[in-house]
Amino acid sequence: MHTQAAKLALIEAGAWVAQQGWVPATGGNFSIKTDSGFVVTASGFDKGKLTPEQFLELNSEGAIVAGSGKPSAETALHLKLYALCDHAQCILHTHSVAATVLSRYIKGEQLQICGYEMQKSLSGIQSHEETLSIAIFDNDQDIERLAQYVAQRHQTTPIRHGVLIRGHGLYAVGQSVQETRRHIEGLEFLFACELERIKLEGRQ
Ligand SMILES: CSC[C@@H](O)[C@@H](O)C(=O)COP(=O)(O)O
Ligand SMILES: [Zn+2]
Repeated sequence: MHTQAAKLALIEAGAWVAQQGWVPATGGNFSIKTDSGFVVTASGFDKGKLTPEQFLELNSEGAIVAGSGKPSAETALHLKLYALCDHAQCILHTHSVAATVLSRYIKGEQLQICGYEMQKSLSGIQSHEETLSIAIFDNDQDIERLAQYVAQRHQTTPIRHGVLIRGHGLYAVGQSVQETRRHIEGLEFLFACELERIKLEGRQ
């Protein structure tokens, strides 16, 4: 994708996730693969009201080649996810209440979801009877170290649709902006259902 088109697609995605309430304050960050490398959001802005100036352009090694300000504090995690997932073309990171609370409530290394028709909104899932697994990582302010943990786990449990960071949020991955947006929407629906179910049934 061309750099300018990439920025516009991320601005539109940001307005949409903000409307859903999934990037409060300055939370969240977005990136996309371009013809020459990557575009990533600059740090510290309202991701629902991005402008073309609030992005940095990176080359394929992740070095800044254009733009001003600081790249997202979590750029290293975006770059690691692109390196690990051949299919990743767009990564959208959000801070929804459901992703934040559910990732804290589940103590293990993954959230497993089964029994919902909406699972089929995620690429490759054909039935509500398949078990969807989303890896959960403990939050860490050292993003390089967090990225290393993600890489380690990916060796045994490959990342397909995204990962959860405990008490922090979701990193959704897709083959296009549209697919990543669909993955966020499907996953957020499933997270909300699981929270409701746990409240009613009181168990995982
Ligand atoms: C409320 S700020 C949250 C940040 O610490 C971070 O997690 C985040 O998502 C946004 O960081 P940013 O550096 O703007 O990309
Ligand atoms: Zn964040």
